[in-house]
Amino acid sequence: MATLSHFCGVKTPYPSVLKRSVHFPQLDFVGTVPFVSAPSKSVKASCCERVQRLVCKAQAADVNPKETKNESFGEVPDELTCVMKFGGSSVASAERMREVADLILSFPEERPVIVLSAMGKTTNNLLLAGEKAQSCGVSNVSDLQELAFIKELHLRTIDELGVESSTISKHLLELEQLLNGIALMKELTPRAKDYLVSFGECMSTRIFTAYLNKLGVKARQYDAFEMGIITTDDFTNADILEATYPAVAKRLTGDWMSNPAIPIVTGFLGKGWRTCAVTTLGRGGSDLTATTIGKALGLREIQVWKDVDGVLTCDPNIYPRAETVPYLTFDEAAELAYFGAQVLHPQSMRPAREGDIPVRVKNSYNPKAPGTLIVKTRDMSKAVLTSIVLKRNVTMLDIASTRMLGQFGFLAKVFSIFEDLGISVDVVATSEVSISLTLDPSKLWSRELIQQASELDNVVEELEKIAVVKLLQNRSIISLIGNVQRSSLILEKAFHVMRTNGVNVQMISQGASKVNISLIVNDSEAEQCVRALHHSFFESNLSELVWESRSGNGYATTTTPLSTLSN
Ligand SMILES: Nc1ncnc2c1ncn2[C@@H]1O[C@H](COP(=O)(O)OP(=O)(O)O)[C@@H](O)[C@H]1O
Ligand SMILES: N[C@@H](CC(=O)OP(=O)(O)O)C(=O)O
Repeated sequence: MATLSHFCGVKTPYPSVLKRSVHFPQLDFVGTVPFVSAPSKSVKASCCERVQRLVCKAQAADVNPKETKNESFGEVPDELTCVMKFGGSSVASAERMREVADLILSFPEERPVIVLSAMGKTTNNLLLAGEKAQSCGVSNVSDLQELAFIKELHLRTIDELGVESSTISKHLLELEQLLNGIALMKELTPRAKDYLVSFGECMSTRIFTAYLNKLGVKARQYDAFEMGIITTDDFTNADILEATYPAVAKRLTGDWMSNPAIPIVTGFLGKGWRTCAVTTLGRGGSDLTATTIGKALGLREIQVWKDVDGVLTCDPNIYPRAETVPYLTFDEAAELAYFGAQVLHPQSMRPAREGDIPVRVKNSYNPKAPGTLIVKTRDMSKAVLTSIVLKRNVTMLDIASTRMLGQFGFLAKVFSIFEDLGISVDVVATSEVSISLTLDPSKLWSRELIQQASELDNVVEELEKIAVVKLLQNRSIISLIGNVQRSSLILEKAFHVMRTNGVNVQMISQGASKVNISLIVNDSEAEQCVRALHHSFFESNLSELVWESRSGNGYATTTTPLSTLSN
């Protein structure tokens, strides 16, 4: 068996500790690294962080992502069949937790891995509490309304479910201490933010596990950051690293083999590979946790249970007449999520696509509804438009070359400026000497406002060395997700809607993915456009239109003016 120093390529500073094989409970997931059983308190305290860091590296080095899981970790037990992820709205109260438990138990043939988000709006409240603590002063932390709300919600849920309050008492105490620390330091770093919000998922999973156990259903709680979900150290928006898959498979399989119990895993959280600190996967990240576990175990299906009947033809908050989309491909779902549909986390389709594991989006409030099934391929012969997605508050740049560079160098130079400044570009339209593009708002939003403004200034300043630059803010991207083989039809219809309603499209882009056409309009017009487009594409008989246009007869469209469509 290799030692830490083999993995890390360094001589460990704690040889005596390692010889005694220390066991740190919080590092339980590291299976092949030898640890000690009973270190003295002082040794444990002094070396814990350092060893943690080494172990995290060792963990990543220990597993070879190229090896298949069966070669490395033995067979995944047949009994584990699927992942079921329940979002915040599905576990918002004791009543909802009871319904979710009933739902899980109504599939006796399934032995699922359960992934849970924080209860209801807990994540938002934790973030607000952190922001207020930063400015409120230590003596006022216990008066924070958000802290009181979180405590009350969790203690009431515990009480109503009839489980021990000790299940989360340590977490509630530590949460208050943490907020005190933030108030004392007057600082809330992204790292502290991630640690702060982790309390939401840590508590919901503990309560739910205790409840299942009380019902006599054997369940085991897991904190994702201790079971092998290893990420980059990009706090608040971390990426899953490859080493995660074999580590998670090994841990869940091993535990199941030795003592079968339904795993209840915290969504949204991970462990930074360098810092060993708790990270989060970006808002809505529990979807990504679910697909990651699905891929790691090679399960039959990944289910994400929400408060809507599946992926809809548009955001129901914009237009309540949105309908369920029965089937999607991974590509369509990824594009839809990336371009702003809140229903799925932007990165969540990647593991599912890589593992070719179907994803089913279901409604925990209406389990009988068939939901949306997301698979590798589907019959596109009748498909035109699948869904309309809106991304608001986008920054657009029009960049025209001053011809100081040859035309070859221009595009390369523009993109190297973005690369150097670490800014992601979303939608692009180019000619030889000019380029229009939008900047990924989620990447900008994750930074402080002041930092955003100065970053934009930096971009413009750099670009102005080679081009005339126009910075246009408050724009929206409307993405038309569908069968781009029918792009002429989609564009004809979309532009007809826009023209009839007097909306000027400022940029258009059809990406290489072949499932998405993006139109840029003003923020102020965007929601109305989505409603009018929805009406035109989904509420008139488009299949007839396709047929007629293919037979060369043309067609008559009826376009409803924006003003008559309200939400
Ligand atoms: N195209 C869409 N299809 C379905 N839901 C959407 C869409 N766009 C936005 N949403 C919103 O996403 C919500 C579900 O996502 P989310 O709140 O993250 O669920 P959960 O917290 O249960 O995982 C819905 O309540 C709906 O308001
Ligand atoms: N609780 C986290 C993670 C998450 O995935 O939540 P939800 O499943 O409720 O979108 C959030 O609010 O972002």
